[in-house]
Amino acid sequence: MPSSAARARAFDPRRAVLPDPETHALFLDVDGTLIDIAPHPDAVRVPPGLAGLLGDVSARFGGALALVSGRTVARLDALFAPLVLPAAGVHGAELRLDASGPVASSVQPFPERLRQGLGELARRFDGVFTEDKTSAIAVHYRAAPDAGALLGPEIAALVEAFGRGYVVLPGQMVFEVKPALHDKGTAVAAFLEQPAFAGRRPVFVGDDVTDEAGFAAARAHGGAAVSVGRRLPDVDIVLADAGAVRDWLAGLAAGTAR
Ligand SMILES: O=P(O)(O)OC[C@H]1O[C@H](O[C@H]2O[C@H](CO)[C@@H](O)[C@H](O)[C@H]2O)[C@H](O)[C@@H](O)[C@@H]1O
Repeated sequence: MPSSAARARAFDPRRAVLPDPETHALFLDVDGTLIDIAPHPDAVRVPPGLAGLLGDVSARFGGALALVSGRTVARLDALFAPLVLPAAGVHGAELRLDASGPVASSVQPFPERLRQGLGELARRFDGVFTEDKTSAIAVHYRAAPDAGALLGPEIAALVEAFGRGYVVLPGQMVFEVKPALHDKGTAVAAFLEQPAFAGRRPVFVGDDVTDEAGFAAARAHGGAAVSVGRRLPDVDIVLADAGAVRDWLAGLAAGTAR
């Protein structure tokens, strides 16, 4: 736990990229933030040494580091194996609050009627495909960028016709249809009640509209928001790209970024 003197130190957004390991908690988005964007979700490459680096930073922050992603926790584990971290998957629908604990999902399986509708819609466009994450479905159009303008309203209409409990979240060349109840902000709030995270100032790092709920939660808890690649609304600091995030983490692990 942070000392009371350290906790009382005023938070300075200019230092947001240099968080004190004793008083801060880190929440890291994955695609576009820790790893570079690839043409297909299965084509991403985790740079050599990144998993070890995350483990080192986590240890330095007393375990107060979590991955907060739109991917499933199982997929995150596969990407960063053998590292296992506290993690939120599918935009907060899956939660592993403690690295040694189970993955909890309070969400029902995705409604079949909506799944079928999204599948049929995706098949109408060359290069568009669905990614089934059990509790959410992502409709990817990176290989068919022009399809986005048509897909967006059609997906919104399908979700509205379904009528309850689901929302469309636009992301990086993707429309995510997910339960309305959870987002990256609810995930941050849940982590901040855990012993490893409680009393710390959260710093949320992300690159996308889907991270904005995480930014808002971090700021609402007295912390900071860091966007990657572009300035998203209400962030304190912008880092240039995922490479800059990895450099920043290396500084935190080495203890030179204080
Ligand atoms: O919340 P994140 O960790 O940033 O995950 C967001 C989504 O990432 C993946 O899709 C995105 O990255 C792919 C690989 O770079 C890219 O091909 C795709 O266009 C992006 O949308 C993942 O497939 C989704 O499930 C995540 O929700």
